[in-house]
Amino acid sequence: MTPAAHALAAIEVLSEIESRHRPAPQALKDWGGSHRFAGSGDRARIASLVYDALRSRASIAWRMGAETPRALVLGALVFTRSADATALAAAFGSSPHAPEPPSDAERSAMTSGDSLEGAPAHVRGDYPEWLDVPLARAFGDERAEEGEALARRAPLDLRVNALKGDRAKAERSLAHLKPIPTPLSPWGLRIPLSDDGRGPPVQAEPAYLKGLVEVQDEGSQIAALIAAAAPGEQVVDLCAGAGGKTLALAAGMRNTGQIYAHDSDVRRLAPLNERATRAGVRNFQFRSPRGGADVLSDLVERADLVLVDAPCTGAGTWRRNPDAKWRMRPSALEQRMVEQDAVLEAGAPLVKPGGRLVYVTCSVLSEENEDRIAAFLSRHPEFRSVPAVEAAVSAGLPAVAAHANGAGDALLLTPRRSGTDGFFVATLSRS
Ligand SMILES: C[S@@+](CC[C@H](N)C(=O)[O-])C[C@H]1O[C@@H](n2cnc3c(N)ncnc32)[C@H](O)[C@@H]1O
Repeated sequence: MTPAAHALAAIEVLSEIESRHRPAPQALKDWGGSHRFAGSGDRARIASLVYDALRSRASIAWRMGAETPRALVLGALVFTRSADATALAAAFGSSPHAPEPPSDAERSAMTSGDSLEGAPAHVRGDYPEWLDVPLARAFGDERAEEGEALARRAPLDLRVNALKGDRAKAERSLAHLKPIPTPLSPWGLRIPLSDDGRGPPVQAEPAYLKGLVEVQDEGSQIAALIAAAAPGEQVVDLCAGAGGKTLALAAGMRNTGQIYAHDSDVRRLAPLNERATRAGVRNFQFRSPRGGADVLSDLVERADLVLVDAPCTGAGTWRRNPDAKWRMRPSALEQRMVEQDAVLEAGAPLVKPGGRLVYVTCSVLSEENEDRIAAFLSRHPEFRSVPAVEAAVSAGLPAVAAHANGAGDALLLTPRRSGTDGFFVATLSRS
C-alpha cells in the first residue's frame, strides 16, 4: 500500500470510530479483517496514523477548521509529521486508492502556519473541555503544556529482569534495536521508534522470550521500585491485573518471601502465570476471587507491603490510549473514585504494624490521587504519609525525589516532568 492508501484507510477507520462509537483498537481490527490484502506493516502504519490523529484531535480540528476524519488525518500528516502540503496534494490526486486532493480551503489551513494563538487550554493541551477544571487543579497554568506532552507519542520502554541478568546483558542482546538506558529507572531501556511512531516487535526477541526483558513504561517501573519490596517480605499485590508490577516486585525480592497476586477480575490475572514462568518468578501465588468468599482473610496484619495499583481513569496514559481520553466521561471519574476508596479499605487491614501501603494510579487527576489519600488518612489515623523524598531516597532513587507533588507527600510523574506516563505514587506507613 502507498502512503496515500494508508491515509485513506486511516480516514475510514476514524469514520468508523466516530460514527459507530467503536473503540479504536476494535475499529482497526475490523478494518484489517475486511481488507485482507493489507499486511502487518500496512496495518501498523494505518494504526499509527489513526493514533497520531486522535492524540492531537482538538488542536488539529482548531487549525483545520473542521473535525472530520479527513481533516484529522490531513492535519496529523502536516502538523504532527511535518508532511509537505504540496507533495500531499500531488500524492492524493494520483490514484483511486487515495483520498481526494485537498480543497483550496484545506490547503490554506495546512499551509497557514501552526498558530494555536487564542486557542483555549483544552485545545492547546488536546483534552476534553470538561477536564479543564480537574487539570487546572492538578497543574494550574501549566495544564495546556502538560496536556500537550500527554498528546505526544509514548516511547517503547523495557524493564530488565534482575532475575535473568543485568542491563548491560540486555543492551548487548538488543544492540540492533539501539536501546538507550532510561534516566530514572536503573532497570529501564528505551527503544527508539520509527519516524512514523512504530516500535520493533520486541516480543519476538530472544531477550524477551527468555524473560530477560518485559515491556513496561518507566513510570510503572518506578512505581514498583518505590514500593521497594525486599527479599523475604510478605507482599500483597491487591490489584495485580496481568501482573506488570507483580513481576517487577518479584525481581526486587530475588524470588524470596511471597507475593499474593489478587484481582477482583479473574480474567485479568490469567496472563500472569505465563509471564511469571517466562520471567523465572516463583515466589508468587494467586489469590483469585471465589464467588463472594474473602480470599485474603488469612493475610490480615501479615503483609510487610500492600500494593494498591488502583483502577483509575488512565488519564496518565493518554499517549498510549488517546481514544480513551476523548471517551472519558465525568461519571467514569466518579465511579473510579468510589472504587479507589474501596480498594484502599480492602488493603488497609492486611498491612502489619510497621508495614506499608503503597497507593498507585496511572492518573494525573487530584480527584483520584491526593483526594483519595486525604480521605483515607482521615478514616485511618493508624497510617501516616511518608514524604516522597524519603520514599525515593530509601528506594535508592534519589533523582526521582525531584518529582514530588506540590505537598511533597507523593510522587507525581508526567510525560512533561519525568518523560514517563503519568503516575501517582503515595507511600503510607502503619504505626
Ligand atoms: C491499574 S489495573 C492493575 C494493573 C497491574 N497491577 C499491572 O501492573 O499490570 C487495576 C486493576 O484493579 C482491579 N480491581 C478493580 N477493583 C478491584 C477490587 N475491588 N479489588 C481488587 N482488584 C480490583 C481491576 O480488575 C484491574 O485489573
